[in-house]
Amino acid sequence: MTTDLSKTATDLFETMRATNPLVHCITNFVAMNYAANVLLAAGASPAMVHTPEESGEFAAIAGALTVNIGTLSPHWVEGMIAAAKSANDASKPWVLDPVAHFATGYRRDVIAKLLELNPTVIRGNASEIIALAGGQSAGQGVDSGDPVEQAEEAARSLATSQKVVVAVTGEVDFVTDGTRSVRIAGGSPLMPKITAMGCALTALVGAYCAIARDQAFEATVAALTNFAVAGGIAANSANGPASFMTAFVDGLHNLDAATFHQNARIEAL
Ligand SMILES: Nc1ncnc2c1ncn2[C@@H]1O[C@H](COP(=O)(O)OP(=O)(O)O)[C@@H](O)[C@H]1O
Ligand SMILES: Cc1ncsc1CCOP(=O)(O)O
Ligand SMILES: [Mg+2]
Repeated sequence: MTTDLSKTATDLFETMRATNPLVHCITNFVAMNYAANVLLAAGASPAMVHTPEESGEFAAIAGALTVNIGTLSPHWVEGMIAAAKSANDASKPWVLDPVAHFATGYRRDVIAKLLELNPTVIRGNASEIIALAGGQSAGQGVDSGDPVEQAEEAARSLATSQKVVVAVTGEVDFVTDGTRSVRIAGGSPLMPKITAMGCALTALVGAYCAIARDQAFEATVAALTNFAVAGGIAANSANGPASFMTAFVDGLHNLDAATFHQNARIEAL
């Protein structure tokens, strides 16, 4: 199954560059620019559109929607809800990034409303996923305080109860749809040192879901593998977080299918 998943991921990698999917991103102020550049480098077409006056209309014309709760305010939340409802009505996939959802009462209320709108995929760090499944996490703000392994059961139970694909990212990523599960190795320890790296990955999960509408699990595995391979390559030339940021965007831009497939480290469980 691992071989099949690597092959499917590589095929989706090639489809991405051939189709340039439009991805509607409602994301935070910190991540907006980097996430857009990551999507462009990976072969997708980002559009950061958040106001409720147009977010519903835009979600229906995009290939996928991503919703990231990093920097919340009431008007933005209205736009998120309108967009998610519209994506559902248009049968478009949408990806939720529950940034620090556990940190305040306001965030807990907002994430509960968004979960009721049935995201296709949830992508978060280990602390966010543990907390989302009702567990006690060691998360501090937006940063994870838990290892991915400790979030695997939480991810499985969330995937099963919410009928959603759950991606837990960290040193070795974990993806499950409640039935199938994989681990994905690669990337670099520099990646969590760069703010919005996870937010950018959520946007890329949306891009892959846009080109693989009925294969959210495989699309998520492909997106995380894309990051893992490009991150490993960028680490070879970076000498710190700042140079990694640019090396990573270049790595995504210059990656070819043969290198992608050769460096994919997907383990089916
Ligand atoms: N220690 C690590 N080694 C390799 N890759 C990592 C490490 N920590 C995080 N990553 C990668 O960094 C990206 C962002 O993940 P993460 O930092 O978990 O998200 P967030 O920024 O939302 O907390 C993912 O591609 C993940 O695989
Ligand atoms: C620092 C910060 N504050 C609100 S959102 C954000 C960025 C979080 O990005 P990521 O979850 O990718 O680390
Ligand atoms: Mg995050």
